[in-house]
Amino acid sequence: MDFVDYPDREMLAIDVANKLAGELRAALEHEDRVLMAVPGGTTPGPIFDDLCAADLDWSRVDVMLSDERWVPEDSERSNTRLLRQRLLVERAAAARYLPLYLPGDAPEERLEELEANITPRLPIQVLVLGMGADMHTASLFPGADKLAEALDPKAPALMAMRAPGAPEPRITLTAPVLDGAMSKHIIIFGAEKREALERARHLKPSEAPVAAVLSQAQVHWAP
Ligand SMILES: O=C1O[C@H](COP(=O)(O)O)[C@@H](O)[C@H](O)[C@H]1O
Repeated sequence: MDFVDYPDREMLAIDVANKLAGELRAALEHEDRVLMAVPGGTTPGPIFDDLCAADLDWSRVDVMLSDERWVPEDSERSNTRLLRQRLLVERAAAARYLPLYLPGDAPEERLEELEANITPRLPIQVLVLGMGADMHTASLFPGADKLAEALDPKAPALMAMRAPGAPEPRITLTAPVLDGAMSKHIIIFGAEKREALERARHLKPSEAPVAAVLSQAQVHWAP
């Protein structure tokens, strides 16, 4: 794991957006299409604000979330909503979005369809993840009902997940798919998450799910 320390969140956003754009451009030089997966939540918005204006061939980029909350797109809790408002705009509006939510009462109802759309596009070339102070990443939460299955090297690409720390059902990319990404960036803000990440380095993924994706990841931190 490589740790990059920034003086503030704005500097982090500019630098990470530049790095992601560079990685996408480089991958587009030898691939017809490139897959980038990004997190939802409160952290990535400023990176999206910079990345959406990057000068690259977005029409050959597929964008998906690392995980989604099972709520309609117009909900304040929807990660898709964040993506549509702050990443899939300006130049990046030309990207193709691969959804992790379709209308339905529970993720299990639409899981097969969603997975059929994602699996042929794997592996992920460029991955960005967030992390909660509880050491969850994507929707791999400590104590989640299917965490052990999602950490299994033979896990399917996508799984439904429910966890005490998550107010709604989730759908998430599983550990082998996340860990298998060609380039991995983890974005964290604040002292509490920095301490949590330090703890996670010495714990098993079953206790600290983010530990499943730390190898060869670049962690970007700002106060
Ligand atoms: O619920 C989620 O949480 C994590 C971390 O979110 P943050 O608000 O603490 O940045 C996020 O990475 C994930 O995509 C999201 O669904």
